[in-house]
Amino acid sequence: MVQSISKSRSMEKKLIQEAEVEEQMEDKLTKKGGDEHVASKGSVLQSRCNRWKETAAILIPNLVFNPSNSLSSISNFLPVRNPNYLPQLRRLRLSSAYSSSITEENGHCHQTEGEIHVIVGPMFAGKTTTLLRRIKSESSNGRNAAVIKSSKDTRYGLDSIVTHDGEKLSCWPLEALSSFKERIGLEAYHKLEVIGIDEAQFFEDLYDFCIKAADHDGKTVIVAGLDGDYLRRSFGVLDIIPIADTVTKLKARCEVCGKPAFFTLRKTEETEREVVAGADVYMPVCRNHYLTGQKVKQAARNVQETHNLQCGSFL
Ligand SMILES: Nc1ncnc2c1ncn2[C@@H]1O[C@H](COP(=O)(O)OP(=O)(O)O)[C@@H](O)[C@H]1O
Ligand SMILES: Cc1cn([C@H]2C[C@H](O)[C@@H](COP(=O)(O)O)O2)c(=O)[nH]c1=O
Repeated sequence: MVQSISKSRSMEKKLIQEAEVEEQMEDKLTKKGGDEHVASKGSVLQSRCNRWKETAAILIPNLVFNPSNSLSSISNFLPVRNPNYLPQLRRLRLSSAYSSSITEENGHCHQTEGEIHVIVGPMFAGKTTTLLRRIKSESSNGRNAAVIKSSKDTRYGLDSIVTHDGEKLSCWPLEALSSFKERIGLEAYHKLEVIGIDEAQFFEDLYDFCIKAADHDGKTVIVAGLDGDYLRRSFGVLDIIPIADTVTKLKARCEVCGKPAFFTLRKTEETEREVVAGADVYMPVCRNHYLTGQKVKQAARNVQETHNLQCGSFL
């Protein structure tokens, strides 16, 4: 065991030395320019890629490699268990000059690794406020950002997200996330670094969109939405938790007692899952007042039914 670790270490060292020599060669080639540069750089990368794969297979026994064997698939390594090998894996990923998550600007390569951040909570918990602030802060840090919201939410006009306090930011109102690329245009999409999604519970293709945007296109995706509906059943956003980097559950203030509120009570009798509305129909409540609220609603229903029955028997 000890022997095999020290063998791995010395191979690892050799591999890094080789990579450094190749990086110097590549720098020289880059200075040449033209077709000669592209062809030579391609063959240097191909041979390096092959050697990475051979050596990695010995060094990291748990590593699984996509057999398609192309230069672009080097980033398809699955995670390894031994954390000592993580720096090595990082180098492997960085060496993939053709991976979709690497962009080249002014001659410099940038690794843009995708991220997914999820903000959930009941209504009035500050989800839109948090999303809006994160997007504004990303923009002021020079990152290219856009916000999408569900076109089902027509409460405050279509082309902006608006918090319950009236704070605003313009956005793309969409029926389905799959139409975003086409709506914004391919060039603009490629330039985007951060994508915010509000009212995410209304998008059926949320999972597919997020996984593609983060894993394949290297975007930072910030998603805000309800985790539960008025009956406290999962409301779609929970599907993306397994693919998220972070999950933040916010709380509101219970409108009955002022304690932290994690649930949304529907005050009206509508039973459809989706009813777009604000404080006229919904209120944030604590567990105790959610249960009381449901009981009060049930009692009111019983009274109504008895009343209807009595009225019916008089006719
Ligand atoms: N019961 C409540 N608890 C907490 N905030 C409330 C409540 N009623 C109204 N608000 C207001 O709503 C704001 C949050 O709005 P918003 O970010 O749009 O929430 P969300 O997107 O989660 O519905 C709070 O800053 C607060 O001023
Ligand atoms: C609980 C619940 C809510 N909705 C709707 C009501 C609003 O239009 C949005 C939530 O907006 P917010 O930004 O979180 O305030 O969702 C619904 O359709 N069904 C429900 O059960």
